[in-house]
Order: sequence, then structure tokens, then C-alpha cells
Amino acid sequence: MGLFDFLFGGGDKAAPAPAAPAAAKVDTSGIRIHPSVDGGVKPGAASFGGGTIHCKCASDKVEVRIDAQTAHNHICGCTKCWKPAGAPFSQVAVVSRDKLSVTANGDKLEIVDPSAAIQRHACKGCGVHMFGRIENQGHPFYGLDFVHTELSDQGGWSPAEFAAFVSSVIEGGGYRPDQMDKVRARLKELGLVPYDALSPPLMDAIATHVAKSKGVLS
Ligand SMILES: N[C@@H](CCC(=O)N[C@@H](CS)C(=O)NCC(=O)O)C(=O)O
Ligand SMILES: [Zn+2]
Ligand SMILES: [Zn+2]
Repeated sequence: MGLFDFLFGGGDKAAPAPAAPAAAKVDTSGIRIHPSVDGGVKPGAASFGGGTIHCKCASDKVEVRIDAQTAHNHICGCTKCWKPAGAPFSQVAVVSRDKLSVTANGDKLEIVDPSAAIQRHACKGCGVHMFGRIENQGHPFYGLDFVHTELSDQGGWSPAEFAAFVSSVIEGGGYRPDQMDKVRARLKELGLVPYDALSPPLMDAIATHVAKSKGVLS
């Protein structure tokens, strides 16, 4: 069946939809999202002011210092964000780029895809992405770096708030299409509303930036 048929029903006259039955409880046992949230989302610490993250090399670890609490932490299903071994989803937060510095073994970092909007600086030794940076000054999120705070030994980082690019997890082979009802149900159980792009406030921020640069919004 082609995409058109899938979306529009292949031209057959569809029977009128019956009244929706009461939603059955979805069995979400065995659905893993990410180790940081699978046991429940832990709150951050109100007074937390940052810490260090390091890569997974046995020695000469790359270390990055983050001098602020993170914001907009979320689960991401896209294929580009780094995931710990076995995790179908990534967890990624943002911090102002002037609060992030590479403090050890920065010579091991390389940019995964220089043409991507987010330039992910990965360790050549272990493959972990230490930070993602936007260099395009016209990008709506210019000034923000993307980080995976589970790479830190410190607790207190801001917790995941929602799930982004959830459908993209199919592209990475994390889940099959027929498992997505369970995946979304599990995310909701955890209090992480699933979106197939970013959350509405972040999509609004992007659209606002675009509208202002086009001159249709002052
Ligand atoms: N369906 C695509 C989505 C990729 C995507 O758009 N990722 C988002 C969330 S991280 C993004 O902002 N990407 C910008 C970039 O990777 O530079 C995939 O899974 O590869
Ligand atoms: Zn490493
Ligand atoms: Zn992503």
C-alpha cells in the first residue's frame, strides 16, 4: 500500500466510523525509553548550579564543565542524538554556550556531521557526544548547546519534561510501528507528553523567530 492509500484510504468509500469504544488500558510492561527515566522521572535540585560530564573512555576521558542548571531537558527519538547502549531514546537538555567549556582531553573530540544544524562534538575513543553546538547565528536556537546530563556523576540536573521526535524512533530501529501505541502510553505514564517534533512552546519559539526574520511579526 502506497503512502497516499495509507493516508487517504485507497479510494474505497469508508464506512462511517463507529462510536469510539472506551480506551483500553495499554500494557506498557517491557517498554524501555531511556535509563534516566525508566524507573520514573526524578526531580532536579532547586539550587543546582551545574557540574561536569565525561565520556565513557576507560582513561583520558573527555571532560566538559557546565556552569549552570540545564533547561528544556527532554527525551528525543531522533536518529542523530546520542543514546546510551541499548536505549531506544536519547535524553538531551540545553545550556547557554557561554556556560560550557571543555576541561580535559578536548583533542579527542570531532564533529560528527559538520553540515547538521546541531554540530555534535563526539569522543573519537568511545563515540559519546559531549555537546552539540549551533554555529549558524540565524538559527532560532543559536546560543544554546545540547548536552546529555546522564554523563555526569552529580545529581540535581533538570529532569526530562516531554518527549520529542517520538515517531523518529522507528527510523533508528528502536521500535516497530505496531509498538508505538505502547511507547506513547509509556511516555505518558512517565509524565512525558509525546510529540513528533518539539514541544509546542519550542515549536512556537522557532516559528516566532522565522516570522520575525521574514518581517511578518514585529
Ligand atoms: N527523523 C529525523 C529527525 C532528525 C531531526 O530533525 N532531529 C531534530 C531533533 S535533535 C533536530 O533538531 N535536528 C537538528 C540536527 O540534527 O542538526 C531523524 O530521526 O533523523
Ligand atoms: Zn571517550
Ligand atoms: Zn534528537
